[in-house]
Amino acid sequence: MRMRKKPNLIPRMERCAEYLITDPEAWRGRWREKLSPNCALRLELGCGKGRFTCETAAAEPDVLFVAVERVPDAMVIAMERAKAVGLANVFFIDADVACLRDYFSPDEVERIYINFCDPWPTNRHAKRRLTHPGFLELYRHVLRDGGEIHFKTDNSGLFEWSLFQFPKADYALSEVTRDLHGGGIRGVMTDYEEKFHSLGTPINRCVATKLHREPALPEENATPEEMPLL
Ligand SMILES: C[S@@+](CC[C@H](N)C(=O)[O-])C[C@H]1O[C@@H](n2cnc3c(N)ncnc32)[C@H](O)[C@@H]1O
Repeated sequence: MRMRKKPNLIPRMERCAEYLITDPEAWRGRWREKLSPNCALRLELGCGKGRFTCETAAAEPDVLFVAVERVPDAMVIAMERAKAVGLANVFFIDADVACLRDYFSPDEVERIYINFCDPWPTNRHAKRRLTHPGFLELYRHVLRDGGEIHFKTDNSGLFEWSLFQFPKADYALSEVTRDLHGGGIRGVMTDYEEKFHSLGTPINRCVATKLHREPALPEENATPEEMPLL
């Protein structure tokens, strides 16, 4: 369910309109025109208020970042942060992650960040978890082979469940830790991460790398209609 929009949302959005992509379908397959032809393209899914997005983009000006967030009241804060420091390599899409294939073409993306996504603890809502098998298949369409998902969460139940899902969807796990900051702060923190870390909650992190899948071979007795196009 969408939050009710704050009354001053529209003028705030307009003041940083250069960061908002209102026609993401039009950029499908040509995002790099926004920065440089051979730049890496990374997505952040559910960027919230954008501390991680903006600090990461500032640290890597040659990388193009596109952040997707379905709550505009949070996303406008991220856009304001980008404008405040004049970032030229980050853009925002106000949309549901489920639409990703409409906005990015196959193999277009090098890396996806999923930071502190909602855990949706009941089985009834499991499909909404951004690491649900349905979403992991969706990401496979836009990630190139060898592309990575960088996943962080405070929720150990969600983390253990996700560690089980990634290999089933043909991703290889690496850099698995259940206490990312145990030896001191590592990497750029998100807004949620800072809050949980300050409360003493350990942060879980892993990297899931998309493995190549051979196209399925036709079954021996398959009729021509059942045979996949190779
Ligand atoms: C718990 S917050 C974390 C925000 C930020 N990543 C952080 O770590 O500070 C999760 C964010 O993901 C967004 N979100 C959840 N599911 C989404 C979806 N399907 N499409 C787009 N955004 C989504 C929510 O609106 C929310 O802003």
